[in-house]
Amino acid sequence: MTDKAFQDFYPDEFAHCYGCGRLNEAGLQIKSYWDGEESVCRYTPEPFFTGGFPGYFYGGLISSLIDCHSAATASAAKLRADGFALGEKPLSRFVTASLKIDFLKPTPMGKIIDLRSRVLEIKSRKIIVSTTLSAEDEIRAKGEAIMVQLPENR
Ligand SMILES: CCCCCCCC(=O)SCCNC(=O)CCNC(=O)[C@H](O)C(C)(C)COP(=O)(O)OP(=O)(O)OC[C@H]1O[C@@H](n2cnc3c(N)ncnc32)[C@H](O)[C@@H]1OP(=O)(O)O
Repeated sequence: MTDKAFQDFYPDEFAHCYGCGRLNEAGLQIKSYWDGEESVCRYTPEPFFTGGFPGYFYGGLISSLIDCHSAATASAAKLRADGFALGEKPLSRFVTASLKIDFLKPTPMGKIIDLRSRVLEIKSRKIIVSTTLSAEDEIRAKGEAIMVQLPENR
């Protein structure tokens, strides 16, 4: 067991992503964890991440949160599928090949954002991840991401 997040196990060379890189000081530095078969991430938007009308969260950043949490989930799911626990070996890096977002309801600012992901499919280098983004116990957006594992030489 570890209380470290998936992103804490990215090798340094893959730890600079704006959304999830622990080495990007100006980035969001989101943190993702297992909760049984699901992965979870909690994030509270900074007040300046306002969307098209006051008091609501910017959709582009909603997409970023779903994207980066999905990428981390794919990496952790691959490790788990290969029979390893977090920390037993470095995580492989997955990048986004495709990302579809449905914005279901406006997302309020100043509230904790809950992201929950499930792996729908693992096929060789490709992992499909489904994610919900909730605030105040209501699902505000859903995403489906196709994540592809980078070859070792990239
Ligand atoms: C280096 C660290 C970067 C950190 C990034 C952090 C997370 C991000 O924000 S990623 C940024 C945005 N994403 C990118 O820049 C990725 C750019 N794209 C690429 O590099 C390539 O297209 C890449 C790696 C995704 C796929 O290329 P390649 O390795 O040639 O994959 P390929 O062998 O063709 O396909 C593998 C599987 O993925 C599927 N796939 C690939 N692209 C897509 C797509 N756009 N839509 C649906 N499926 C796709 C293929 O159909 C194939 O599936 P299957 O095995 O079932 O036939």
